[in-house]
Amino acid sequence: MTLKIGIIGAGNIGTAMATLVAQSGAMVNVAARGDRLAAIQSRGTSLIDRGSRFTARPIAAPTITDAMDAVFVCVKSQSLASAILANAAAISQDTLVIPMVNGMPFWFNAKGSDIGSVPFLDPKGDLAKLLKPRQILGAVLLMTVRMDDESCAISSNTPTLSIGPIVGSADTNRIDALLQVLEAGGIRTDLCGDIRQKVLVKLLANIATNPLTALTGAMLNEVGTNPALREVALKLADEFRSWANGAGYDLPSNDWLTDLFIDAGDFPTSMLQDARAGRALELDTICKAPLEMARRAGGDMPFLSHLITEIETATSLPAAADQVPTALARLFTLSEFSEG
Ligand SMILES: NC(=O)C1=CN([C@@H]2O[C@H](COP(=O)(O)OP(=O)(O)OC[C@H]3O[C@@H](n4cnc5c(N)ncnc54)[C@H](OP(=O)(O)O)[C@@H]3O)[C@@H](O)[C@H]2O)C=CC1
Ligand SMILES: CC(C)(CO)C(=O)C(=O)O
Repeated sequence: MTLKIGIIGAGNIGTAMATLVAQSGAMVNVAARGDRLAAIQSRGTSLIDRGSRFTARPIAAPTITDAMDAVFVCVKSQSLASAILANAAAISQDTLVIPMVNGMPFWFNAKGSDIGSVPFLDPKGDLAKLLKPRQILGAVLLMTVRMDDESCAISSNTPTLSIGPIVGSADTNRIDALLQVLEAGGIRTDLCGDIRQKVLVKLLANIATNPLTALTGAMLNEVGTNPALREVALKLADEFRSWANGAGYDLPSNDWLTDLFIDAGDFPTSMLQDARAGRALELDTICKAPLEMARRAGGDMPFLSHLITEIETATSLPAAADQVPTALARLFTLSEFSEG
């Protein structure tokens, strides 16, 4: 049976996912808007993956109006609820919904049929009303991808996706069928029994790099090689790891992180891409939700807290090159002050 796969949002990740999933022969429907919608309708989508070009001709429209077997939601976290609501017709009770957003997921505290709540996320309860925990799959995508033009994404690493049910009552037959589609599309996918652990490992990398690069304009490899940036990144990682350990998760070491940054090369994180384009930053999911969760557990993340303040009070993002050393120095002074 040909699966119907929806992709909501045709930015970096959505364009790459639509192109790859279509290679499997699945019927792909993309919800896109503006110039991007027009470009996909006229040229289809493409992905240049380390020199090889893949193309696809998905159905593209402002919203998906038929119920899909699975829907990947590839928007920034602040657009997650509005994008899902706009595409509610694509989501039946059985549709698998896979939010591809970075950061702390809104479903992190789901148990049984209760989706739970996470500070700052889904404040109006829209997602809780529309989605049942059994139909949500958590996802962690390791892929460094950016747009070449309105309909073509460029990626510099093998896309590796981890997906997993967030509660015990998920539909395993549907998940197996989806896995086959993803593998056939060339997306190396693993099905995780504990997707929360994977989410937190990715969040470790995001907390350590995304806000810092949005402030300083640094590329991922610079975070690994520049001593001052590396020190801040690893302090951010230490703070987050300490909360995660207390919550029962074992996150990888700083050596692993440093290698990851260096191996990623000359790549602007998704938050730096947003800062450069003057778009809203994913501060709620990547920074504020984890910070508040740490505080509610009786801890704190002073570096992260001061970094959020630096970002929210910066006159421009990324900050001008001559402002960066001052901002970093202030971060250390404030953090040492608040720790001591
Ligand atoms: N880029 C990367 O390498 C990585 C990104 N991620 C994460 O993946 C998620 C997606 O990121 P990315 O693809 O980079 O983001 P982009 O900003 O490139 O793409 C998001 C797209 O969604 C569109 N969109 C938003 N709302 C709607 C809607 N209601 N209907 C249709 N389209 C909509 C946006 O349109 P418009 O421009 O009109 O707002 C935009 O084209 C983020 O959480 C990011 O942090 C994860 C791993 C790596
Ligand atoms: C590439 C990576 C892992 C950086 O932390 C990412 O997820 C992003 O850019 O948001």
